[in-house]
Amino acid sequence: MSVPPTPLSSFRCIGKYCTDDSAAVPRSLQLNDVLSLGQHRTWKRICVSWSMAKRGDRVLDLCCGSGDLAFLLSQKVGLDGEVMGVDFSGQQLQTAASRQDQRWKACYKNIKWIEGDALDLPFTDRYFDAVTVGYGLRNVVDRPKAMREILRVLKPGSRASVLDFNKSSSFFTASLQSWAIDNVVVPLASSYGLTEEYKYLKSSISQYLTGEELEKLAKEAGFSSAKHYELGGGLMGNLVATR
Ligand SMILES: C/C(=C\Cc1cc(O)c2ccccc2c1O)CCC[C@H](C)CCC[C@H](C)CCCC(C)C
Ligand SMILES: C[S@@+](CC[C@H](N)C(=O)[O-])C[C@H]1O[C@@H](n2cnc3c(N)ncnc32)[C@H](O)[C@@H]1O
Repeated sequence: MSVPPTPLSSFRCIGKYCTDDSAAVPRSLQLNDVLSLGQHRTWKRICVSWSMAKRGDRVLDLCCGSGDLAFLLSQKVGLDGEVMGVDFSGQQLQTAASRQDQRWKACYKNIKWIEGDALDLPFTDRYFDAVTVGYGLRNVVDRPKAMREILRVLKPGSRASVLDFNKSSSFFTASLQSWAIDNVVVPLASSYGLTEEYKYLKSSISQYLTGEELEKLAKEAGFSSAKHYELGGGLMGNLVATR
């Protein structure tokens, strides 16, 4: 079953989002800039680059949230290509649509925002040339099912690129990450009014999968190859899986 994507109507951002002359900037994005010293933008660029998305491709950004990766994919595939940003939160998609309007670039016309569940993707088999997931898989309740869905909608030979916090096997890195979340991330998030959003990070990372486990997950879902790479000194990780 294929769903004809309907773009969400735009809205003026208020509440958790602030505006400047050209853009609606979610507070979480501003906070991520501060916390990561801007590095999260680099990690997202790497994730998109490793998806091997290219001009003219039809690509999926799953768990797109406010659309950071979708905007990067849009520039990669150009006006001949197509980007679908999928999330199950209508509120996140409205923010993404608002950013699309306010940070207007010609190529952004190629992005559609679609409300949908990673566990039951509204696309036919072998529909996409590439899939990205940024900070989404960790939060999905049934990861094996999500990986099988990603595999199903990818064309043979195409790639999924999955960026998230790294559940490090190194005691030093895991301790630094845990310390930083308690002493830097959560206190700073509180000052942005985002305590709840970030408080769960530590437990969600500990319930996530190590790089090795992610590779196993992808292979068990049916991917022909899967490799996990550490980024940001081991604090982040990116899984690249080829159908
Ligand atoms: C872009 C980043 C995270 C995405 C992200 C993940 C989530 O789970 C969220 C949940 C709710 C709302 C928003 C998000 C969200 O945007 C990563 C950038 C920020 C990181 C928190 C950076 C933290 C890195 C280290 C743990 C801290 C290192 C500091 C140390 C002193 C070197
Ligand atoms: C932390 S945000 C990441 C947003 C964006 N990818 C980024 O990197 O900034 C995670 C997103 O995953 C979405 N999400 C979680 N589980 C999902 C599911 N089963 N299906 C679709 N979206 C989901 C949430 O609504 C949220 O917007």
